[in-house]
Amino acid sequence: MTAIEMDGLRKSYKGGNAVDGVSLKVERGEIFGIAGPNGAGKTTIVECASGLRRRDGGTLRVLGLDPQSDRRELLQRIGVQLQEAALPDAIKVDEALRMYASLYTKPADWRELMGEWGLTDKRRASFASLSGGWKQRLFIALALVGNPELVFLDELTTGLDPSARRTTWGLIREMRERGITVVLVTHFMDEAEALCDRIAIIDRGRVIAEGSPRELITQGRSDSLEDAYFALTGRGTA
Ligand SMILES: Nc1ncnc2c1ncn2[C@@H]1O[C@H](COP(=O)(O)OP(=O)(O)OP(=O)(O)O)[C@@H](O)[C@H]1O
Repeated sequence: MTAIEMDGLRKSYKGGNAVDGVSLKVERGEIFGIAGPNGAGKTTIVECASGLRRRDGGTLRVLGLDPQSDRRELLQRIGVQLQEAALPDAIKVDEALRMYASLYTKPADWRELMGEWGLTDKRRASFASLSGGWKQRLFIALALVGNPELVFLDELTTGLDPSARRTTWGLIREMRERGITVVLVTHFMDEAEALCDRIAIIDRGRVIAEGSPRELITQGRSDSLEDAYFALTGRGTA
């Protein structure tokens, strides 16, 4: 079954085309990676697919819905963790989860979720007092509080230390085990290689390569996904 079907997606801002005819298919239950250089259009693609931004052209079905015309229904069925997601400094972990849960018609039990993601001991901690790793755990729990079928994670592990990154990888795999489809925007090729079933590499608003990590390594005639990324994008070589 297909979670996302995107055909010829286009979006431009005043500065020009951010997304220039992107076609992608994400299957249900997979971890699908979106990689590419800064400014390639990755976040814009996620924003259009999650109903947070209006597209200029192309067709888009997410869980069988149009993110524009069926936005309300879609937002009940997806979870979104965006880049630089922030909460008020003073909000407590349990307050944030309760507040997010109240936005959904069929939320998960937020207390249970807090336990599952190891946040119970931190329940009375303010957002500002949490380290980066704990903030990320909270963002994941918040993205899951609506019982989503599909989650969008945008640069979730940026700024984390190596051990917090590995912990977060485990949490992302756990989502897949629970049957949740994951769309993961990442700059880290080791992360994409370790986690993703399939990856699209975006450059200048277009898909320049797509496939499993193994297929991309073959396409890039490389030994690792990172080398394949440099070969396919033509970047990173001084
Ligand atoms: N709200 C906006 N207004 C104008 N231009 C924008 C806006 N958001 C993004 N852009 C531009 O659109 C292009 C794509 O940006 P986008 O954030 O989607 O890229 P990205 O691949 O997510 O980048 P990064 O890896 O740096 O996060 C960039 O040139 C960016 O400057």
